Amino acid sequence: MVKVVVLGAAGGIGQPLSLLLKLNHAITELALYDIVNSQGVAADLAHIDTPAKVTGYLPPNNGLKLALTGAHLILIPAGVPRKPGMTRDDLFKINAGIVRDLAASIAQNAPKAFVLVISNPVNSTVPIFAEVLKKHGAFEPKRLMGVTTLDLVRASTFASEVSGTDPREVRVPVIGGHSGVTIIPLLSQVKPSYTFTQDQIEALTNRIQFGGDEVVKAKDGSGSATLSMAHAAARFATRILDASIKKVPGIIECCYVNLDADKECGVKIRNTTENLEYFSVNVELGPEGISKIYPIENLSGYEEKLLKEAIPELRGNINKGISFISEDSKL
Ligand SMILES: NC(=O)C1=CN([C@@H]2O[C@H](COP(=O)(O)OP(=O)(O)OC[C@H]3O[C@@H](n4cnc5c(N)ncnc54)[C@H](O)[C@@H]3O)[C@@H](O)[C@H]2O)C=CC1
Ligand SMILES: O=C([O-])CC(=O)C(=O)O
Repeated sequence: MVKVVVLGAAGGIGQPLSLLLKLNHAITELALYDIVNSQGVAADLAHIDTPAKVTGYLPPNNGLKLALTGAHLILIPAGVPRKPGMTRDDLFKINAGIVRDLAASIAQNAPKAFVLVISNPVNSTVPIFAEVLKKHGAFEPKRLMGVTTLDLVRASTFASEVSGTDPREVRVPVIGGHSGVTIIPLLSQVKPSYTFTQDQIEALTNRIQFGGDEVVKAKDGSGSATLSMAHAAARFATRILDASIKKVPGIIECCYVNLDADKECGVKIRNTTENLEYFSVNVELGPEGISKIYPIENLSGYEEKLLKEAIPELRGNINKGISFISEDSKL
């Protein structure tokens, strides 16, 4: 049995993400939870002729608990998206409380599940998740990941447009966090190898860092990236299932993690990031989640400068998430 749960399943990301998960034959049960319309989405998807049994849950009658019980993997796109003129941090006011409550329920009902956090601001919502799980004695850094896959997907697409390479073959590591200047594409490490000019590097870096804004602006008040995000999250979920269920070795992905997931390498990274506790890095996925964190090395001078610029904002975002829980008298 492989049960996958989507929290926020009726939303702009939740619906196409649930569709893509329904098409994944490794999943035998798909539980869709939302505060509205999850049962309609579930009824619709349940007619698709693939193995996963789909069930929709709403808050009444212990819906969240029932959705979570027995979960192998939980994806969380619950929360409000940006409108033009907003930063991801502007979403904190509403989304922090949403993810706090979902984290508490996960700690109680599915403490061993892999948890993939999509809700923004990811730089803060992952620390919120970790702090709540810690309070319940259910924090395992190897199993908690902030989803930054969309940054990698964008980097492949935009870099391939410049290099003329098939986007499916282009891989650019993207480290740091998931907002503006905290997003650090390592274009000097693009594979297959390609030498961009400095002008191309600067233009590509800016486009990858602010790719989310491009979509928010184009959608003109009706939300942010949903379809490309659903693709990115489904891709990451597939990688987790390949590593944990199919035991495929050597799967490497970038995601936003607590650096204690691999203490030895985590300490080295903390030395280069002025002691940040969370960072998006290349990790190897194994049956238990993150089996290894890869060091940050061979940065170009320009990438070193980007790293320096990212640290203060990322530190502020992390501390904001941690304080939200430490100052919360409800917990
Ligand atoms: N990590 C990333 O790369 C990306 C993250 N996002 C973020 O994902 C989040 C969702 O975006 P969209 O799907 O476009 O928004 P949306 O508003 O279309 O959908 C959000 C869904 O969450 C549900 N929801 C609200 N409170 C809930 C709760 N307590 N429990 C369960 N469900 C709840 C809503 O009913 C709604 O169906 C936003 O915070 C957005 O910023 C968006 C794109 C990329
Ligand atoms: O820009 C946003 O608000 C949504 C997001 O995280 C992205 O598209 O990368």
